[in-house]
Order: sequence, then C-alpha cells, then structure tokens
Amino acid sequence: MKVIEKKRDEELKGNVEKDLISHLMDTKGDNGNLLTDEEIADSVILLMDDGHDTSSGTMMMLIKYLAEMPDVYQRVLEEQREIISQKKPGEKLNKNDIQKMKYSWNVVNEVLSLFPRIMGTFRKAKVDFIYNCFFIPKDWMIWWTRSSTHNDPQYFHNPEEFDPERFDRDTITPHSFVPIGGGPRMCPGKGKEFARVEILVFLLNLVQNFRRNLVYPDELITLDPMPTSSRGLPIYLNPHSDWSTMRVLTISMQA
Ligand code: HEM
Repeated sequence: MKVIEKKRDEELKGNVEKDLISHLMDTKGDNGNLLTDEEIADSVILLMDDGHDTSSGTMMMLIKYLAEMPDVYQRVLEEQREIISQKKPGEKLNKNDIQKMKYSWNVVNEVLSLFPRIMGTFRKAKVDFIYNCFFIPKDWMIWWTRSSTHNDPQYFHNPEEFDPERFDRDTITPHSFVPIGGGPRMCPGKGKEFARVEILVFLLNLVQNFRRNLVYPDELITLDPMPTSSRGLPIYLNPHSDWSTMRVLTISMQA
C-alpha cells in the first residue's frame, strides 16, 4: 500500500514514470469507478502470483526436455545462433527477433502441451446441458482440464511424443490447445505475450552460453498439482567451447 501511496504522490507532483501501478490507478472497475488501493494491490499480487510460477515452471520443464533431447537442443541452438549472428555486438533483441524464434517457440508450446503449469480451472455452467449422458445443471461449477484434449489422439497425433513440429505441420483444432486457457478468462493477452518474451529471451541466453547436463538424469517430476521436480532440478552449466560468449552476454530485450 505504501508503494501505491508513493506513486500517487509522484503523480500529483507530475513526476511520473508510467508503470503497472500507474496504469492500474487509471483503470476503472466493473462499477465504473477507479480502482481502490486495495483493488490495485490485489491486482499486482495476482499478476505476480499468476505470472511467476507459470513461467518459471515452464522454464524448468524446458530445461529438462532440452537436456534429455540433444537433437531438439541442437536445433534450438542453431536457430538462436542464426538470430544472434545477424545482430551487431551489443545490439538488443527486438520483437522481430522474437518472431524469428519459430522452432524454439514450437518447443515451448510442446512443453506447455505435455506439462502445462496449470492443469485446468473452473467454469460455471450458464445453462442446463447434457454431456456424455450426464445432466449438468445451470450454475454448477465444472472443472475443465487440458489433458482432455492435449492427450487425445483425436486432436493431437501421437500426443505423448515430443514433437514440436506438430504446430507447423498439423492443423490444431480451435480450443484443443489450451495451456493458457480459453475464452474471456484466458491468460490475459499481455500475460501471454510477456510469458512468450521472457521464456524465449531466457532460452536464448541459456542455450547460447551453456550446454547443460542434469545432475540427476532420472529426477522425478511430480504433480502437486503443478509439475514439480522432486530434487529442485539442479543442472551443470558448461560454457560452449566453440562460440564467443562475449557477444551474447550483452543481449536483453529492447523496450
Ligand atoms: C507459461 C506461462 C503461463 C501460463 C502457462 C499461464 C496459464 C494460465 C492459465 C491456464 C490461466 C487460466 C485461464 C482460463 O481460466 O481460461 C491463466 C490466467 C491468468 N494468467 Fe497466466 N499463464 C502464464 C503466464 C502469465 C504471466 C506472465 C502473467 C502476468 C504477467 C499471467 C497472468 C494471468 C492472470 C492475471 C490470469 C487470470 C485471468 C482471469 O482470471 O481473467 N500469466 N494463466
């Protein structure tokens, strides 16, 4: 709350650098009034909470899959090196570079398909309906799960196989690929785009600089209910011997 008060003071003095809190201070709620400080604080906590475990857990599973699949790792590395080789020393990544990370993003999507951080959420039935011979009354809370489509061969060919190219090759049925949900309550656009940028920039920096090996190659991933590594997924980071790390360490995302 103190941070919000300080931001209000700064706004009054005209001394403002726009950030998430200042945007929330300008936002109106469902009742048409500006958000209260409590609502602003709740929204910041919601964003931090929803945005942290989801992205970090996806990165964890990404590291595990890349360490276990050298051919996938090699293709990601080649794609990232190609992008970096076109940059001047010290030049920052931009949106265009992110767009070029097609294979890398397919790999992330495949990780999200097999091990999405969120297994499903609730929806309220708006009307009575019958599903698979079960009568579902209006207003019942229904739990939808991503596994009902991600693991179904009707929607994904060989769903258990790690196959990032399916996202280029196959036509994905609308609403069958739902790691970030669907409909009006799906992971908000900015959250989705933010996650994409942070995961891909992380991936680029990791893959460009290091080869990784899992300390415990057979480490178990358990569901609690989010995918969690049983021993914290420690890894060895070995710098590449054939690539200058100097030029890539400077890379971050351009605003
Ligand atoms: C790989 C990363 C992420 C995954 C897999 C993910 C997944 C999801 C899922 C499945 C939902 C529920 C959607 C639904 O009910 O239809 C959700 C909601 C949400 N996510 Fe994400 N998310 C990610 C990253 C982020 C980030 C980075 C942010 C914010 C910076 C964020 C903010 C939110 C918020 C605020 C909601 C609630 C939306 C609402 O109820 O209206 N997420 N996310």
